[in-house]
Amino acid sequence: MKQSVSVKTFESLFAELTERAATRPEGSGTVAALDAGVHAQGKKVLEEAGEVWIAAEYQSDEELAEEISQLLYWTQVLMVGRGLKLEDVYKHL
Ligand SMILES: N=c1c2ncn([C@@H]3O[C@H](COP(=O)(O)OP(=O)(O)OP(=O)(O)O)[C@@H](O)[C@H]3O)c2ncn1[C@@H]1O[C@H](COP(=O)(O)O)[C@@H](O)[C@H]1O
Repeated sequence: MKQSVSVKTFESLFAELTERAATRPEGSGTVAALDAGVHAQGKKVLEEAGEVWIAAEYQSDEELAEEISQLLYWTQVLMVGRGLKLEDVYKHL
């Protein structure tokens, strides 16, 4: 039987985080991250960027991909916290 597998993308994750911010479900790490504020979010972006760098120099492709996914997540948290939309960024690409 054919199974439909839902693949998360940059766009779908952003939509999910935007929805978390609006509905504030109990137990959401994203809600906690948003409530922690821009200073804490910025530190996570920097931390994850550093981990991407280290992984690129010394770790496996799989580990690097995981670190990149975390950098993308924290970048999106920062964006949602500041109220930026994907289009605000895409217009600079
Ligand atoms: N993609 C992510 C994601 N990537 C990273 N992270 C968080 O980012 C942090 C990075 O983990 P690290 O391994 O670097 O650090 P750690 O030592 O494990 O944890 P810390 O001490 O740094 O907090 C962890 O706290 C993760 O929970 C994420 N948290 C959530 N998501 C997705 O976001 C969506 C909403 O999640 P909730 O808001 O939790 O429902 C879901 O689809 C999740 O899968």
